[in-house]
Amino acid sequence: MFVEYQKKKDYGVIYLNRPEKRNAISKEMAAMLGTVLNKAKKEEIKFLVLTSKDNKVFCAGGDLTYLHGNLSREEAYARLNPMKEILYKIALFPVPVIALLNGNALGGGCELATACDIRIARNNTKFGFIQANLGILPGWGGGTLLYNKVSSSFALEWLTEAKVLDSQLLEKKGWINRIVKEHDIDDMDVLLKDYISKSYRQMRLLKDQHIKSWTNRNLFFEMTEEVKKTAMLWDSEEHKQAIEKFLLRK
Ligand SMILES: CCCC(=O)SCCNC(=O)CCNC(=O)[C@H](O)C(C)(C)COP(=O)(O)OP(=O)(O)OC[C@H]1O[C@@H](n2cnc3c(N)ncnc32)[C@H](O)[C@@H]1OP(=O)(O)O
Repeated sequence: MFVEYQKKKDYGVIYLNRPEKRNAISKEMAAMLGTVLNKAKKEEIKFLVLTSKDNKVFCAGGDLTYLHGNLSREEAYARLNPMKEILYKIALFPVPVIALLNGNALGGGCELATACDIRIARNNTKFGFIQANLGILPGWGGGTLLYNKVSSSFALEWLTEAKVLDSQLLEKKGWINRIVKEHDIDDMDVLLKDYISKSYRQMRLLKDQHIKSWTNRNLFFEMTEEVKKTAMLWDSEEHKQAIEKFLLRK
């Protein structure tokens, strides 16, 4: 299974489990994410963790063999939009969602992490909103979400420069909440003890307050606009060339 869900005593964990493709999100994985999120939502969990099953890569973004460069704008929209729905579900999940970033993330992988409420990263990890280097923009709604998570000027800088940044810098910028040592990341009960010690009701109320704090009031609409704008860039020459370069690199 490319996506697994485990219910622990107090919390749920979603594992991305496609290490051979660096957890690149395929059509099937997007559907599986939807299924496990619906399942987790029905359970009395204090929080939800999203992480990678292995400790190498958190997520390499959209699967470029599915999101390839020869799609029309309409096809690109249809293939991008399901992940926007997933990111929106995560953002509005009734209790906090914690991204346990036990590996690097690129492109849509950073969008997925941004949809979560809290990001805890393993030491020496790197993250890149690199979409602008591929001739597109974030296309799952993660660019819109980024503006709710960090300063507006840093969001614009990161999205425009499209650099891969290290976790230390991203902690200073507020995108990463906490950095943990490599050997500490696996023990979730210890790592997340300050969340486990609170009640289910407290966690629901805290998440509700968090959602109300967002400056972006029209989230669903603006995330959808982002998908449309990225779909419009899909057939650009810059994008076609960037995808071809990756797919033919070996
Ligand atoms: C709106 C969504 C926008 C997006 O997300 S666009 C996608 C942005 N992501 C990227 O451009 C990342 C592309 N991947 C990479 O740069 C590298 O694979 C990465 C993550 C640094 C890992 O490097 P390495 O550890 O050296 O592994 P590798 O390159 O040999 O890859 C191992 C296998 O995984 C595959 N893979 C990695 N990222 C993928 C992706 N995004 N889509 C589809 N397949 C992907 C890669 O093709 C390779 O497969 P295979 O072994 O050749 O069959």
